[in-house]
Amino acid sequence: MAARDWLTEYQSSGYSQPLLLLLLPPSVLLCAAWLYLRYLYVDFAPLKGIPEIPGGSLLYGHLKLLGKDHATTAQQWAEQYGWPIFQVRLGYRRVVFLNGFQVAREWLVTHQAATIDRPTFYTFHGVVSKTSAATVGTNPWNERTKKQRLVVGSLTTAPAIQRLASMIDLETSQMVKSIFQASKIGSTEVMPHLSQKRLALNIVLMFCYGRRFDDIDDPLLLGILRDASLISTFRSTSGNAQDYVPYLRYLPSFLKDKKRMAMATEVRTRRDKWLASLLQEVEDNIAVGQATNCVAAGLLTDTDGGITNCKALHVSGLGFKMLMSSNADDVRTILGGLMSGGFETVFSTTIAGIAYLASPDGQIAQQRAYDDIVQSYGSPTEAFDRAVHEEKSSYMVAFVRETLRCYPPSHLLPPRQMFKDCDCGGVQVPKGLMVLVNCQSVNRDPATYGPDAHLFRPERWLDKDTPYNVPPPYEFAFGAGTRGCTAINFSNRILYATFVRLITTFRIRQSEKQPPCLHYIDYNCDTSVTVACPKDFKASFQLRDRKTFDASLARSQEKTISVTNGIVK
Ligand code: HEM
Repeated sequence: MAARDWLTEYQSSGYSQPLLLLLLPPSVLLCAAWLYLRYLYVDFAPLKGIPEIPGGSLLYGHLKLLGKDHATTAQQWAEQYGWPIFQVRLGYRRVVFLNGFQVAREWLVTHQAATIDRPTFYTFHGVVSKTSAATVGTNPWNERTKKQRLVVGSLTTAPAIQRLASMIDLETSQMVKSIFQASKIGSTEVMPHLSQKRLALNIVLMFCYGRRFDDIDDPLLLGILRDASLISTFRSTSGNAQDYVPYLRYLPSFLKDKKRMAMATEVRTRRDKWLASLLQEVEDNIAVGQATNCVAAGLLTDTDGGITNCKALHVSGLGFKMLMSSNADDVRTILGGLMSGGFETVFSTTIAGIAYLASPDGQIAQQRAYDDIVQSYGSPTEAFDRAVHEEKSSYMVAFVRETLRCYPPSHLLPPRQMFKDCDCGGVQVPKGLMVLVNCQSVNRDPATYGPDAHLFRPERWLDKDTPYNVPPPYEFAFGAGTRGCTAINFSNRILYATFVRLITTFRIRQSEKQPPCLHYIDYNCDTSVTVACPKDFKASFQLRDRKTFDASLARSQEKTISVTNGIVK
């Protein structure tokens, strides 16, 4: 029966009024919902002057279109439309995506005072970090964040990291030694991941709590590593739809991802426990007069030990008194943030660098690096020793930068939020708007790096006659501007020393059966987490020269004899 016939028959039957009355409330509700989603739901109206990616839905915006790997989809959109900057909607939040080097530099460096804030999120701030510290790159711009930046910044200035050299010395020589032992004097292929994880975690632990793990299988070490990876998933933009679509939080419990919310609470409880026990250890040490030279001791004591000796803090004019006004929350936030910010990023970069070195192309890089290192320091033993103090090999400096450019730990940088209204390149950008920097695409921008932007080529940083003279920050792995990473010098030194010591000690070759993946997206075993975790691979680590190795280790051991398990005597 045709619809019109049915309607006529229905009207003549006298039932039309009750039906209309029945349909009216849902229609009004639907209309109201549509009007709400269309005009009131989103935090900001579309920004004039920045193109918007088409196809977003009313409720989810572009969240579903971005899929599991936001950095890669955004990079594809930028290329497809030719837009280095565009806007999208993640549920109720309007977001500006920066995908090109120049535009990222303009927003993060030129307008650094305006882009200094960070958004807070329901899952991460409301559940995972409710009772303890948030992690690095997640705090809004406030007094606590300023303190955290002050502490880390003053402890990791170029002169201050000289004080940390013995720590880097100890951990990088232990790392080389553990690879040598695992490779059974070069006869067995090794998966270098665990040795790099321990290196990164121990350095950050020593820095924060004056504590290290000797045993690579220590249950606390493995627990911290596991929790940190899990926490990383709760910070990601792609795995937490309830952050952007608030209604998902109020779904009846049988529709909610109950397992994941339970996981968030569990990991929070576990993390609170190990953060508290690490801090307790420092307090106990202080109580028996064994204050360690670490951030925690500095925050907890006002004696002459620890951070009070840090001249940079006094020079800064804020002095120790200001730090002592830190309450327990500040101490936890500072330390919890540092722990996660430091170790995942360092681990991700060293593994990506080793993967490249082990590859067939990496053989040429290893030879160039070795020659330049020996020429710069005079001998491999001297290089092994001095690498923790001074970065003399320009090839290795270039290698570290190129590794960070091609394999940045955070493919999508921790989100920013506008701290105040700003005119960014002629566009009026309001306070409170969320901004995402797509480091994966910024760092491969051919307009900045040239047509070979996709190639791993450390030489690009040494070439004086290139038409592509890249200005600071050179690449965006550390972010940029006032809210960029506070530990750039420190991190660069760790990476430099790690690679110099590996190259002067071993010839590294990939396994035939389990070679590394070098593809800039596929090398990452989970693109939905915030910090890339390079996939497993194996390599052989052939000792270059036994005598040099023994002499280098002996020298390092002698110098780090005072750096025992936690107590820097
Ligand atoms: C390869 C090593 C590292 C990389 C690639 C890295 C990267 C980053 C990035 C991308 C940010 C956010 C920057 C932005 O929004 O512009 C950041 C912030 C930060 N990082 Fe690092 N980081 C590294 C190592 C470390 C280490 C070793 C520490 C300390 C032990 C550290 C402490 C911090 C702190 C305190 C912040 C400031 C966060 C804020 O103000 O919100 N980072 N880092």
